[in-house]
Amino acid sequence: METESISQLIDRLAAVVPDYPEPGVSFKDLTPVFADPVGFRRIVDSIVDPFRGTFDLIAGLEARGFILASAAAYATGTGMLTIRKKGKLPREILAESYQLEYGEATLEVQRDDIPSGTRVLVLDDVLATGGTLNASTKLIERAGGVVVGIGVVMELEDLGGRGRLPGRHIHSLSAV
Ligand SMILES: O=P(O)(O)OC[C@H]1O[C@H](OP(=O)(O)OP(=O)(O)O)[C@H](O)[C@@H]1O
Ligand SMILES: Nc1ncnc2[nH]cnc12
Repeated sequence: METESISQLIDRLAAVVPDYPEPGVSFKDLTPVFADPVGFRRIVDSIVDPFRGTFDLIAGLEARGFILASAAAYATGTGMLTIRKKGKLPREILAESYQLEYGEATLEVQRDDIPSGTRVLVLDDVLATGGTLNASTKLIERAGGVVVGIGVVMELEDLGGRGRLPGRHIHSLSAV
């Protein structure tokens, strides 16, 4: 039997939920991919593959990016940085607000969590409008880090997120 490609695996396992969380949004739910033992290992390994040896720290974006970043950091022997939604971090923070496909949000990072010059790989589950990743890369750079790349499980091409991240090395495991 031919081996299933990573994009075929994601396509087979991901759930698509129409009109969630609001009418007109086609929500891509990757929880079945995370829940599958083969699927989870394959996405974590594949998402870091092009970046191996180039990063010191892996950033995960709250909330679903945490799942990927923590597993990838453990697997590659690096540390993990949490980029959090507003109001969750106790020490000195930097903040960026942005628009989402459904609403708006603010992300924060603790300045001291990124020593100057740290090479950071940023992971999240979905690249949609690019607002979340654009805010996150700005935060990392404002804190003194160097963004070496971005990995996502799924890219929603029609929403044009890549266009909001010019010059970034973006590795997406599947595109719809
Ligand atoms: O490219 P964008 O348009 O910015 O959208 C992508 C973001 O949206 C989702 O997170 P959400 O803000 O819904 O938060 P959650 O992970 O806490 O559910 C997803 O997990 C990405 O982080
Ligand atoms: N359509 C979508 N599905 C899953 N996550 C998202 N984040 C932003 N838009 C999304």
